Amino acid sequence: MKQQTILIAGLGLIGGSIARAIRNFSDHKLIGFDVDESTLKYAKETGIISYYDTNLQHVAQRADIIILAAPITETINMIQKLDQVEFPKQVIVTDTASVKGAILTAAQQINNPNITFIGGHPMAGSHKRGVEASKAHLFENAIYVLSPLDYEAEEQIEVIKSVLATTKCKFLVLKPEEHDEMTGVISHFPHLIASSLVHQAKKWERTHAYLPNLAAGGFRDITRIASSNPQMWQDIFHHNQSKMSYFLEDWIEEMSHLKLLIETNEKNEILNYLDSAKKYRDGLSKKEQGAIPSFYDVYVDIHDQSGAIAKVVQILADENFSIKNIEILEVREGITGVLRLSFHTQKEQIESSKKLTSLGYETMIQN
Ligand SMILES: NC(=O)c1ccc[n+]([C@@H]2O[C@H](COP(=O)([O-])OP(=O)(O)OC[C@H]3O[C@@H](n4cnc5c(N)ncnc54)[C@H](O)[C@@H]3O)[C@@H](O)[C@H]2O)c1
Ligand SMILES: O=C(O)C(=O)C[C@]1(C(=O)O)C=C[C@@H](O)C=C1
Repeated sequence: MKQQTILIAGLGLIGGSIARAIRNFSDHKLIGFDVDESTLKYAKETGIISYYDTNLQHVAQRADIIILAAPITETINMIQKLDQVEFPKQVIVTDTASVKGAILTAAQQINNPNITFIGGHPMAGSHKRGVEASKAHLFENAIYVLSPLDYEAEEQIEVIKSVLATTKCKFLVLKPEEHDEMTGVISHFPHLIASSLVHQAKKWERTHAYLPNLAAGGFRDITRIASSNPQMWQDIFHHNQSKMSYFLEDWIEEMSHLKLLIETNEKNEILNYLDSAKKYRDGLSKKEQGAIPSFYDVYVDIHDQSGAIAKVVQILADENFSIKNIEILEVREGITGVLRLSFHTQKEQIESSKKLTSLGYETMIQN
């Protein structure tokens, strides 16, 4: 494909990560727009983009492809603004918003004959925000949903795929309705629950002031996403409101069932409930093509001594194991902590665990 001029409008975590991947793995020219000038300056100074403008309509006229990566409400505003632009040529516009129904509804109103709109949503992210948190490899192996406005725009869909393939993502084409239902279940609703669990802990802290000190791995794992950007999540809930309301009703019904099991102390039924959840959860991480990237975790007990973590990492690096993620789950003064090492393949998981065990480390494997 010939060199394209790609405008990233919204150079935060997601826009910045896409820009970094395109910059690292193609010859395309990257230009930027953002309402925050310090973000634009940072992106220019660090070489993520080669040019920027603080006027969307001006800078859009230079582009062949426009990637909108701002909050959902702002993305809708930008679609409306782009509709007014006199483009000197045909442009492809895509977005990254976490909800697709509202975006495609806005795209349907486009009258500008020079715009082909293809909705997009990379299914990976972080609880961090802003260009400084962006990473070229953020979407590696992640599902990247495309929701084209016009399925017959095959040539433009291929162009977008080819540009975004620099992120090393896996594409999945979905209708906005099915996207919003699926991400509602697997991404948006869990966020609501994570926030509500934090609220419950906060409420009970009034009774037990020492309670936060008991928050160990489990609470931290299940509530990590509650530390994400509140504005972004409010925007997501607002635009996926009807689905969220439906899932809440569904959840309340599920909780009533669970309440009954607990109140009647149905041991076998509770065991079955937990067991079938475990089986389904364990199966999710084995599905290579699933929406959840497959990670194979090894838990290593480490002692709280300086250099202990670096030593484990060095042992695995010497054996050429490629660690995809490292997390320190608990390190408290003077006692054993746990290191979670994530690998992309089961082979690496098993072999790295064997290597560490042979050197006297206590390890545990979990998928
Ligand atoms: N964070 C995630 O995990 C994640 C994952 C996938 C998709 N998304 C979606 O991607 C989009 C961006 O999210 P993010 O996490 O990168 O947020 P972010 O806060 O890191 O970045 C958003 C950027 O958009 C800019 N911006 C705000 N209003 C703007 C406007 N009117 N015009 C131009 N720029 C504007 C901000 O200055 C910021 O640089 C959102 O629509 C979000 O739903 C987020
Ligand atoms: O990794 C995280 O912290 C995320 O929450 C990322 C996550 C998700 O997995 O739910 C959140 C919102 C996006 O639209 C896509 C991905």
